[in-house]
Amino acid sequence: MTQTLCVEDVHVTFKNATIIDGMSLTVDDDEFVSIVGTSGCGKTTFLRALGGLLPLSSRIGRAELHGEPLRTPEPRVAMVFQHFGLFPWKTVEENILYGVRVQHRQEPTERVQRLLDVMHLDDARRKYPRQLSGGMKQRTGIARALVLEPELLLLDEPLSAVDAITREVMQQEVIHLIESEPRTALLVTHDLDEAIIMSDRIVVLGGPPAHVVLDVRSPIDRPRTLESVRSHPDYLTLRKELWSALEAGRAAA
Ligand SMILES: Nc1ncnc2c1ncn2[C@@H]1O[C@H](COP(=O)(O)OP(=O)(O)OP(=O)(O)O)[C@@H](O)[C@H]1O
Repeated sequence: MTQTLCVEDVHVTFKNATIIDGMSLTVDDDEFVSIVGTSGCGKTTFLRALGGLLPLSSRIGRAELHGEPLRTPEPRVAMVFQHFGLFPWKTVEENILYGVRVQHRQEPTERVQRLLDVMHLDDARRKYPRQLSGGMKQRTGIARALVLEPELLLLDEPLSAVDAITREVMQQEVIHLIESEPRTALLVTHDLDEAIIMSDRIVVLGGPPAHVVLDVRSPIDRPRTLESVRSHPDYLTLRKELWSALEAGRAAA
């Protein structure tokens, strides 16, 4: 395996507060890694630093994607936000195509249609965000991120604003998408079960300042479904291990 992402000794400081104090992480090609940690430990800040969404003055360290430095928002990296981040004046289809049009790329008609189909958005393609449920908005956000075939997909609690049933359905949809077109992804979530279901590897952060308490490879292989994960003999052991690490991280903060 080659390393897609290599982060070394990243520090983030806002005014006088150190939020990340020397964090390192590597992610392999096509690996799906979840980051969990208690509220406020610095998970989103870490993701935003990788997405180039923090001022350069607030961060130092080395972050490389396929050997090239990651500094500013760039097309190689796509991010999905908790609160969707859609343009309210654009339709579903126009939101999905936003990055393609900004970059003056040829519109990938077949790919857009496939994403509309897989994310059950075809009937909503001409609707505006105000006409959509939370789940549909986030399906649009995920399709918009994937349409550009990014080298790295950053997901910041993408399913936390949708109801519990939609959340489980969408976990399966994202798993299906990622398994059908392998992609390197980092997911920030509060939800241990979501992390277990979706990930090849799970990183538990403590803090702030954010630091890695546990970095564990899942014993549960792909393809993962809600059923297969919950009935797996190692599921409860893994969950307990993650929970203990969360508590250790909180105690150390
Ligand atoms: N732009 C900013 N300026 C100042 N402080 C900030 C800024 N962004 C984040 N912080 C602080 O950094 C700390 C970590 O925030 P962050 O959102 O990364 O945590 P988190 O682990 O993602 O939390 P949650 O799970 O609740 O979303 C918090 O104390 C937050 O107030």
